Amino acid sequence: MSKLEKLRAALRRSGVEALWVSDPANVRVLSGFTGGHDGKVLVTAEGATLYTDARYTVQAQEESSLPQFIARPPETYAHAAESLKGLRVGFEATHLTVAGLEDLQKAWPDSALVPLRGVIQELRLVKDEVEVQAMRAAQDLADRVYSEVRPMIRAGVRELDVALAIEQKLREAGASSAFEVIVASGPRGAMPHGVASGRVIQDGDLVTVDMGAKLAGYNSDMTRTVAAGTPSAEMKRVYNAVLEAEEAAVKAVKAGVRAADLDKLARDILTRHGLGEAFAHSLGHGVGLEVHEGPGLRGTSEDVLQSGMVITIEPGAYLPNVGGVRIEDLVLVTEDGYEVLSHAPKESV
Ligand SMILES: CSCC[C@H](N)C(=O)N[C@@H](C)C(=O)N[C@@H](C)C(=O)O
Repeated sequence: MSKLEKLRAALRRSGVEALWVSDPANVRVLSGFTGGHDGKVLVTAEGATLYTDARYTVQAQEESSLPQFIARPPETYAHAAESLKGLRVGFEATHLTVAGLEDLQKAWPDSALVPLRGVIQELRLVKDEVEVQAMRAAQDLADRVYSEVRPMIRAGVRELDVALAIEQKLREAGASSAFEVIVASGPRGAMPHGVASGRVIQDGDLVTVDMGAKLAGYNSDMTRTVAAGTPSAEMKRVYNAVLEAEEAAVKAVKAGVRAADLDKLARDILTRHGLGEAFAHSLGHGVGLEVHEGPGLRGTSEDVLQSGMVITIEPGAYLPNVGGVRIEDLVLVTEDGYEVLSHAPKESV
């Protein structure tokens, strides 16, 4: 069954006859069009139409096989209204703004607008071979860039210069950074998302580098924490505890495992080391067209791992005013276990 057919079945189950798709990643999944910030897809029982404006006429023709309507609102909405009269029309509640919804309500007075959550995201949970290949390529590039930049991560170098080198190498290879590069050294390591600052790395610091490549639309995500010189005994202990939790969680990855159980496994190890409170986020997340997508690997998650999901395993421990550690791998879930897609070495400190 194609993604569109699966989506139509999901829409019927949700009690709607059409879906207005505004989330750029979902526009891309359904249409192939990569200019999703300026594109929408209308899915009905009979067909699907890509809407974008004249800046993208050529690009839309090249990338998408869907019928296209080139215009801007309100013309776009007026065109869509013709096929929506009397229908219940779903919209993406986690993406459409309140103003966007008001515009649709005004333009489609004869339709009932119904908020839906995650209906296309569900279809993105399991990656097909082409998608896995794209993510392998993104991660291979990230591994190469990381290994080229690794010698720079030492005392006397600014965090910003490490991040700039990573971004430049990704761009030179035809990719971009999947997110703002995180380089958090010494006490800044206590910030899980401490993006690179002007701080100069000091002798004895642990340095957390969290980076990803975005290549052909697909993302990778990986974190390494390395030492500049000899870190304190306390930070060595924290590093080894996080490494133990990370390796144990990776080894437990397998289709059929509950995401919440995996989170608990890692959290319990850190708790035994007195670091339960310091593990300030979830164990991981799915990766794909977005850096953060389903499944969610957290205590409250209902998700069960399936073969073909690409996830991160990334426990961390953060001690305010002292420092922090995160170690993250990108992992493909397989029927009988897992394949680690990130290959950058995890150094002992
Ligand atoms: C701003 S994108 C950062 C990517 C990074 N590798 C990452 O995923 N960090 C995690 C600590 C994170 O943000 N986890 C989320 C899913 C959470 O715990 O809510």
